[in-house]
Amino acid sequence: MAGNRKRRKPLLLSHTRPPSTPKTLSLSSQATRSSIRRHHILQKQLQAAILNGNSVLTERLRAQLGASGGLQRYQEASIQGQSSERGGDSSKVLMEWITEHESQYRRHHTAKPEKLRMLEVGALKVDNACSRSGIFNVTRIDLHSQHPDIQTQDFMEMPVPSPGTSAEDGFDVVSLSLVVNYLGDPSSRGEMLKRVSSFLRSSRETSKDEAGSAFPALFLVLPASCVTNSRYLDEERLEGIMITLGYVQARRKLSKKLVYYLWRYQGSGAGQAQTVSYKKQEVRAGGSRNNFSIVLQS
Ligand SMILES: C[S@@+](CC[C@H](N)C(=O)[O-])C[C@H]1O[C@@H](n2cnc3c(N)ncnc32)[C@H](O)[C@@H]1O
Repeated sequence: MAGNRKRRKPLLLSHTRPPSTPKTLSLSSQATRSSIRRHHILQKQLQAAILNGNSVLTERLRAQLGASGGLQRYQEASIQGQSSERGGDSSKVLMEWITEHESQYRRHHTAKPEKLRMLEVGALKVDNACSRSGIFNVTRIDLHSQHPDIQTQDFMEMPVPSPGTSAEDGFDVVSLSLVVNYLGDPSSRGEMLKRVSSFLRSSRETSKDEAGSAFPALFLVLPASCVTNSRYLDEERLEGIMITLGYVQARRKLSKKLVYYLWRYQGSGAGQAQTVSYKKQEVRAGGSRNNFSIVLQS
């Protein structure tokens, strides 16, 4: 009977990964989740303290982050979140989408399509589905590399590809999987999204019938609750932000825990990034919402 049905609790940001089979894992899924949650909270408080110029609190929070294992421990917890027992390599979804393009290409061409260039920001492993596929040449970066094939590099400080430099060609795809929500400050999230297009190959260079016709694009993965249960962000608003930045939504998938998007970049003239800004503004009321937001400054 409808009256006896239990009400589902809205998703919280901390519950970002699919269910686990914890027997074979060193950290239980609950320990993994609380470790990730604690890191996110401290990180958010730290960014606020830095922005407010509170040096005493900044130092205290840095010490707390260090004592709880810092980025290293957080990454270990995230890798466990990615393990197949936990249902997780998000790049599998991108592979499903690309495979459809590949098979379309093969129907019309005998030659093998050229490899696509991917920039994976926030790379924890070198053997995810995209890396194993052979379709991509992957450049992997992270704030803290755990592997020789991952460069220690802050994306916000990475040199932008430009004509006449060794990194002349942009990338066909930039992957930001669970990276934007890692940032504690809404404006930094907007800045990160804004920066992506500078790394994308110009769409003029990719002809329509190539396997890469969905590109250049941003593969964006967020915890689902960032758009389904946030007080300040829903999918309509996110789409508005992305259109402003010059993208159109090419693919989307919503799972219980994550939301995946492929945003095709149409060029800087397509949006109105120079004129439109998105402030922190309530889009849903209610006590059980989270406060995730993305702020875009013009
Ligand atoms: C939750 S992990 C995500 C890992 C993986 N991409 C996934 O989908 O599971 C977030 C990672 O993003 C990295 N990260 C955050 N900001 C970054 C930046 N500005 N440049 C490079 N890496 C960054 C962090 O160091 C962290 O390892």
